[in-house]
Amino acid sequence: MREIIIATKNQGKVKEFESLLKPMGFRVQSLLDYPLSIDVEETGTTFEENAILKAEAIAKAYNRVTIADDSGLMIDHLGGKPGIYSARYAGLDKNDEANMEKVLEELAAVEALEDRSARFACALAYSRPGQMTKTVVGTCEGFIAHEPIGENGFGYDPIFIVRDLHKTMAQLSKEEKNKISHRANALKKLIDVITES
Ligand SMILES: O=c1nc[nH]c2c1ncn2[C@H]1C[C@H](O)[C@@H](COP(=O)(O)OP(=O)(O)OP(=O)(O)O)O1
Ligand SMILES: [Mg+2]
Repeated sequence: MREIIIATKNQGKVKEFESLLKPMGFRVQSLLDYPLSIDVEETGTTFEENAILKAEAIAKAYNRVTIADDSGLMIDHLGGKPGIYSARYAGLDKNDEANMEKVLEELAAVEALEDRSARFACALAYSRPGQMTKTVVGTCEGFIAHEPIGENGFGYDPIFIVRDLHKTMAQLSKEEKNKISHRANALKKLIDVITES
């Protein structure tokens, strides 16, 4: 069975990668299985750069095939913010509630849903020890809701209305989110890249 490390400490991402990759025959581990793992600083200027930094550091540290995910929310009215700063938007402690609150405050004066357009982006970097790292990007289009709705998912899911479904990401089941998410879209592209090589 093919083993893969997902270079993340985010439980929400880990669950999604497990349900996407296990049916394809991968054995999935994450940095949650390595509690003493190094912290990789996200010093890049793009999602792709940050994903590469995380994937290469972990592939090298453990000498294992590694996928890293750097993702976030881009809001048109805010010029693409919070973007690569999504996880630390309201401060360094990575507080999903505080991050959503900050976004809702910044959009408080924007009433029409069509003026609250946004997209999630996910860059995946695939790194094998001693080989060139490969990257892909997936997106998912939507709008920022006026208040959090739904209990599922993680991060900004409760305030992200999926464009074609008219529901927030947090109202979707795991299976529904995994059909349309930026992460699922990126992973589909990555599987193509991996199977080509
Ligand atoms: O499907 C998603 N649904 C809701 N929110 C999401 C999603 N995907 C990314 N996001 C948000 C969460 C976090 O605010 C940021 C990712 O930041 P990002 O640095 O990539 O992840 P992280 O620091 O939580 O974990 P790690 O770096 O260990 O992978 O975007
Ligand atoms: Mg991070």
